[in-house]
Amino acid sequence: MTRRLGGLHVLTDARGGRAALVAVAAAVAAGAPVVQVRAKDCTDRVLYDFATEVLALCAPAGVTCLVNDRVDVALAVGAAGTHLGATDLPVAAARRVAGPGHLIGGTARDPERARQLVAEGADYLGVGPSWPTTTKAGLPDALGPEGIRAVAEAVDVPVIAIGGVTAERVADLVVAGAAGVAVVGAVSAAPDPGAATTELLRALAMAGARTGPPGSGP
Ligand SMILES: Cc1ncc(COP(=O)(O)OP(=O)(O)O)c(N)n1
Ligand SMILES: Cc1nc(C(=O)O)sc1CCOP(=O)(O)O
Ligand SMILES: [Mg+2]
Repeated sequence: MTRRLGGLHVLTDARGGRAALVAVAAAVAAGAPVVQVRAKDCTDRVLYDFATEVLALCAPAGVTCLVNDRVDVALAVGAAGTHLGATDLPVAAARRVAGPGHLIGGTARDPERARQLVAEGADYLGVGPSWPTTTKAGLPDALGPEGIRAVAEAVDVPVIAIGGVTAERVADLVVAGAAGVAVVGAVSAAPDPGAATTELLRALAMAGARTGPPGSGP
């Protein structure tokens, strides 16, 4: 199966549960190519069950399903990949556990870290915060499109811009070299997650983002 990495990454509401699944279902129906299971402060069993349900929504639609933080849970449910940040398992260690076929993303905030993560085996990078966000506390100052550009120019894997992303801000990120954007609030907290997904996908298409598999051209 083709596993898409560019385009729109929809991250689940960190509280998980039924409302988060309803938003994922709407995003998948609207054509989101990638969904990341991001649930915090829950037991392993709750995360496993939630990830299983998200994957069940993604798989029939050919949507790439990634799991945040936990390569063990990603492998246990059969997800396509795992996203890892600075406090998670190192990318190289996750690669040893998961093998070459598993997609691994890493969080980078500057070109040096980005190159390091790619050398460790990252398939894509999440780069942010692009703009201030209230979704996650404790983040450094926003990078802005120029910060995204600095990382995108330093590596040859897809750069996915995250943090404060809205449909209106997509074009600036794509022009800066982002292959896609990742959102929590813009879809998972939207009154109509399906319509919000459609709007983000339209903005990406208008901006000319590469939304196919790696190496598939513009
Ligand atoms: C696409 C993407 N980019 C960055 C992140 C942030 O990951 P991390 O630094 O591990 O922070 P948490 O998401 O775990 O709070 C991401 N999840 N996805
Ligand atoms: C989970 C996360 N990581 C970030 C980073 O910069 O590493 S920003 C972020 C939150 C993104 O949420 P929203 O789309 O609602 O702004
Ligand atoms: Mg993490």
